Amino acid sequence: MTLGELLPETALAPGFAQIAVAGLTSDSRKVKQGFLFIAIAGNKADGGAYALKAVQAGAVAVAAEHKPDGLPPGAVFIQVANARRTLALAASKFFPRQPGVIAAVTGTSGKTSVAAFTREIWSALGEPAASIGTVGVVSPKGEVYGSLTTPDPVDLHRSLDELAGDGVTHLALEASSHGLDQYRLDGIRIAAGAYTNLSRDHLDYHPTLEAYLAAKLRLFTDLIAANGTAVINVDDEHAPQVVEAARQRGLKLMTIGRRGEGIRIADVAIDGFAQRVEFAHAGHIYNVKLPLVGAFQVYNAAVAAGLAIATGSAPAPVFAALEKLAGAKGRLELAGSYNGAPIFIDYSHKPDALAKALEALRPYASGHLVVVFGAGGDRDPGKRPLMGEVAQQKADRVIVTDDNPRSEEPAEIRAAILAAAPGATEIGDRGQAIRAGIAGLRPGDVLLVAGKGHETGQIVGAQVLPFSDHEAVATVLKDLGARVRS
Ligand SMILES: CC(=O)N[C@H]1[C@@H](OP(=O)(O)OP(=O)(O)OC[C@H]2O[C@@H](n3ccc(=O)[nH]c3=O)[C@H](O)[C@@H]2O)O[C@H](CO)[C@@H](O)[C@@H]1O[C@H](C)C(=O)N[C@@H](C)C(=O)N[C@H](CCC(=O)O)C(=O)O
Ligand SMILES: Nc1ncnc2c1ncn2[C@@H]1O[C@H](COP(=O)(O)OP(=O)(O)OP(=O)(O)O)[C@@H](O)[C@H]1O
Ligand SMILES: N[C@H](CCC[C@H](N)C(=O)O)C(=O)O
Ligand SMILES: [Mg+2]
Repeated sequence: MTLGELLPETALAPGFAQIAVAGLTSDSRKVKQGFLFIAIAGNKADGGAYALKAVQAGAVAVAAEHKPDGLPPGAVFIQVANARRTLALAASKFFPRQPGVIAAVTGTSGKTSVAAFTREIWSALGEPAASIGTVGVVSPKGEVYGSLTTPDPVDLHRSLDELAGDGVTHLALEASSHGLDQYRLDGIRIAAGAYTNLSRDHLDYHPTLEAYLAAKLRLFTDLIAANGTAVINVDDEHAPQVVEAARQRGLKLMTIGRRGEGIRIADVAIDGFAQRVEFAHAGHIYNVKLPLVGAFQVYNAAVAAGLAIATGSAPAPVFAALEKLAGAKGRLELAGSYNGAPIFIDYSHKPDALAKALEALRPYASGHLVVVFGAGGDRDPGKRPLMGEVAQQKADRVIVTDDNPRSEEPAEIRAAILAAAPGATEIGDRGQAIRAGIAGLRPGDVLLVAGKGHETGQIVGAQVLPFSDHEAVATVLKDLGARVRS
């Protein structure tokens, strides 16, 4: 591939267009012979400072918004208006294949669940389907874990190309606010995009909630194909702005929710660890037994059904497929029980999600609703007291423990939560906290282990120690079982 083919929208100096390019990256450490290096002024570092290193490592050209100092004379330099967007668009040229049907979902909560549900619906309808997001790339070939919800554009376009090559025709994608803000998804041919909800999160990155919403709106204003569809949960308080953005763009609109006109959630009744839901769509009523716990999962299921229908699947089999949903790992997942009390693992690591998870479990607690949770280090500290408050208000017994402390002092994170949850017990060691939560369960109680969901490691300092809430629960259950029997 040549520079001209990679950067069709950039005016190139004479002779540059024919330069052969063997690959591209924005990370000097990944440069190989013949690569295009795109220097990005990032959040922590300035890629321009690594331009010389990139050239020394074999880069044949450097693109950036400003010419980096110290670029050797004669080095091929291309000035671009937006380096991040250039990286993504060039990646889409370098890795040209994409699944024919791509749906993306944004929102503070529910992205992973909606992406998983949409993939499951398509699979049930016989389409070779995949999803990409927080839990990695999930495809008929298996699961490959990646550390970001929306991967770096080069990784993302490589994955799309590989999936298409493997015969995957349908892809559901999580669009994180960071990913949207950093143009990671530009160049992807998105047929339908969904909005779930907006609540406080990531205020360490976005300066305000408005800026956070603006990042999410990019999916609708810039990314969904011009003839595409926006699937919007209109019961969310910020939905009017999303609807407005989609309207201005001329997108087809499918509203969902209690007030939805595309898919209306007409009625919901709890049925054990499942829910009986009446959906209304296009003049038909679909009665579905959704095998999931939590009112919010009804919304996620409706959004996923909306994405499938918007991208051409027939409604009746789509609604029928909802009865078989397995859901994403660690999303209000029943992990076991002790003394007749169910134990759920959930990925709620922000105030609204924690509130929703506790509200979802309240109907099952004729006794006490117990929660074990913490908050991640190096993330918005403002959410800590808010999570403490939520737990204090919505649970009967609160155990505050560590999540991923990262570079922070774990005791200080716990203290910030405890300040708003004065009745809580503090147990730093997460395994011990889970043990205490389970050991205290009586019939009628319910335990929620919140914050880490599917994660298999605990980030302490710069180290990732093996840790999984699923394993921790299983170990305690095994130990307690042994003790009960002896
Ligand atoms: C804050 C943030 O989003 N950072 C992401 C961003 O980094 P950045 O572009 O700002 O990079 P930087 O570290 O300032 O470096 C600037 C440039 O210098 C380059 N560099 C740097 C060092 C060097 O030796 N050589 C070199 O070339 C870097 O490759 C980069 O291009 O772009 C990188 C490449 O895509 C990401 O790996 C990185 O994710 C960091 C690790 C991260 O933790 N991100 C989290 C917050 C994140 O993105 N989360 C979202 C949301 C999750 C959710 O919704 O809950 C996600 O999508 O996962
Ligand atoms: N529609 C929803 N409304 C409110 N809370 C939800 C919703 N869906 C999920 N949650 C809560 O948020 C948690 C995370 O859900 P999920 O992983 O599907 O969302 P996400 O948007 O991918 O989150 P993340 O950005 O952390 O990856 C769940 O474990 C649950 O507690
Ligand atoms: N993608 C989210 C995941 C948070 C998970 C939680 N366990 C934590 O560490 O805070 C983030 O990086 O903010
Ligand atoms: Mg996610």
